[in-house]
Amino acid sequence: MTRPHLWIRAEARPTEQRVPIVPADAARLVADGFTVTVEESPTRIVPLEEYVEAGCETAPAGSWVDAPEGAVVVGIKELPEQPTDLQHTHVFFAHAYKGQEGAEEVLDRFRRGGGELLDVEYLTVDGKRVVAFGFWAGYVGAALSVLRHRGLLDGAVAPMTRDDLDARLRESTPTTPERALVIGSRGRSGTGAVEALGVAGCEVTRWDRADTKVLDRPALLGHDLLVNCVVSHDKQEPFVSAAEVDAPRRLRTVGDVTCDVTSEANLLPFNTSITTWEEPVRRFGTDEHPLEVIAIDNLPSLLPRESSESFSAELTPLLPDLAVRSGPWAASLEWFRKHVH
Ligand SMILES: NC(=O)c1ccc[n+]([C@@H]2O[C@H](COP(=O)([O-])OP(=O)(O)OC[C@H]3O[C@@H](n4cnc5c(N)ncnc54)[C@H](O)[C@@H]3O)[C@@H](O)[C@H]2O)c1
Repeated sequence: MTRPHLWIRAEARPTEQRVPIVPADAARLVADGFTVTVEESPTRIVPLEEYVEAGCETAPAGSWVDAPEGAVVVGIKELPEQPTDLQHTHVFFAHAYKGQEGAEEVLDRFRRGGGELLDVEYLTVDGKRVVAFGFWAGYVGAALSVLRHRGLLDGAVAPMTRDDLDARLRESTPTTPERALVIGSRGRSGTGAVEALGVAGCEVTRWDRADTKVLDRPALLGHDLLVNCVVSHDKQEPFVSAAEVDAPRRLRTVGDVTCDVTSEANLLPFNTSITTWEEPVRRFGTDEHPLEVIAIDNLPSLLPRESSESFSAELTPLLPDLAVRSGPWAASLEWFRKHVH
């Protein structure tokens, strides 16, 4: 069976340490007949030597532009701005199909170069995404919220290991556990949030769709922490209203993993912008009744090793179908064709 040449590129963002295929999976691919080339990278969480030991070839950062015809260039985040014309097949999150800023320019680069985009977000089976970072987004989003609630998060955050994060969560468990609510608890990020809150020793309430049809507002506001992990497309009754932000309530800390901050469907509409690694927390409410929000939109990059391992575990089994663009690859290709012609 034909196996495409996979080319794992260096990420362009200086803060991005994740990698789409980890060495253990690369070794499996090599054993299965793939040629895997891995670019040198100053930021990647995994040293290049581990890929060499796995049987991969290496190449300088950015050399994918000269990769052989037919090579599939695999990455996570956006491509560098050069070259302007893209000739290869690229697998990454391009954020190019929902009218996002810069989307048309990205698609034009493919149009001009004759290349092909197989966007990871659109790899689906029966309409459901098959490769995503949700679990670790929820995990780290909930963990940061607990640390903030416990007065242990001041200032900037940076990539960390799960062991360090878990140690901080365990060491700081109070005698009376905080009451934490996860909404969207059955989803990928909700599952991660519940797990992190468990490690932190919180008393966890889980709500999903059936539990928010009629919103029990006193019950919601009666928690110390809220972690929002829903996927919402339509405008709905907010989880916390503007009036409730300024009123007395037990709820003091919100982790907004969903981060729909500029969307009509924002379920926490009192906050309309993301927070950042440099300034992770924004304060609302009054001095007497503050409500603090963490709404970081690149949470999985804060746990680069765990995120890479789970992403790679989901992506690797799909790669044998890549040569013939079947299964989830066909679904993603359809989106590309719809948008480039
Ligand atoms: N901040 C980040 O870095 C980051 C990273 C990854 C994903 N996300 C975002 O997190 C969100 C969740 O992603 P996911 O992968 O966990 O999605 P998912 O589809 O796995 O889970 C979403 C869950 O929300 C539930 N839900 C939907 N509407 C609800 C409602 N009104 N009330 C209660 N539950 C409801 C669903 O039933 C489902 O269980 C998405 O918006 C995604 O874009 C953010």
